Amino acid sequence: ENNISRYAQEFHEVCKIGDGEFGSVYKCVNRLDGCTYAIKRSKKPLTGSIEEANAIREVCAHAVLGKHPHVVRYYSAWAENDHMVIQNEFCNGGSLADMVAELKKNGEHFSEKESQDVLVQIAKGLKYIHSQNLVHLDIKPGNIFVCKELRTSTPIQQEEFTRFTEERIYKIGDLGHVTCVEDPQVEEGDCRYLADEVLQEDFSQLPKADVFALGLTIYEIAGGGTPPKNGPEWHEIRKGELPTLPFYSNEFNSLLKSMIDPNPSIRPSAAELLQHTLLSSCSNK
Ligand SMILES: Cn1cc(CCO)c2c3c(c(-c4ccccc4Cl)cc21)C(=O)NC3=O
Repeated sequence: ENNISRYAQEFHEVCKIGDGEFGSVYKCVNRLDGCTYAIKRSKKPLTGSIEEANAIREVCAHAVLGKHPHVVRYYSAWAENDHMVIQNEFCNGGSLADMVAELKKNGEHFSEKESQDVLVQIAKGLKYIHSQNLVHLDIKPGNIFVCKELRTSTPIQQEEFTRFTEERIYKIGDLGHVTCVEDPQVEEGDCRYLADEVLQEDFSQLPKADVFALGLTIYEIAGGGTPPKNGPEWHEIRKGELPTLPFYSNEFNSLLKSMIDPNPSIRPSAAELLQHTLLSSCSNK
């Protein structure tokens, strides 16, 4: 194959925004359309390897999932000079994990209202993914990206200046573990958010494993702390034991408990979450 890099030709690399065993993510500006993108470059996986299967799954999932306000948008993917490249929508507000870390520094966490807003937005994204007979399987704060937009609020009376409100839109990203509900090729996601039935290789209700992971994700941003990776606390949670969040309402606490119920059938589906009275006020925005 030719050695000209499409990446170098078509994009101006602004800075690195992520690093991991998966590869590196850069904030880039497309030289032609002037728009900013998040581009992940990773070593081309060995033909026939699990990594290759994941890379193909990721791109196919993005292609199938097309455009949804709560799923990170995909633009293109290509192979070059022994690298895999995927060009996605750039979310300018970091990840939920970054926001939690920032708040934790000042001993703060998301308010109940903010947590409800995240829950509704991500439940909408999950409802869409599940409606396409797909499951994400790696829902966690680090895979939920934030788009911050400044909205001009219509001034009531003609003030001498326009008021701005910052609106946050949350989007599900990193589709590297996505698989179809029918013949699932399950690549387990982060074990801190992993439902026990998936660990036991029961793949009969995978959409409910996404709901489980979303429950622990909201618990974490609400101040519940990072879920354990293993040990007795990990098993406590899988028995449905979740310490009550002191600053949150009883309804919200019991909603989170239902999302992590040991029995996947008891957990609400993404669609049922959006019907929940507690959330209905902000879910039909
Ligand atoms: C580490 N990291 C930081 C960001 C920016 C947040 O302000 C980011 C993004 C993505 C991704 C990403 C995840 C998985 C696969 C491909 C990409 Cl581009 C990773 C990202 C992505 O798809 N869109 C992003 O904004």
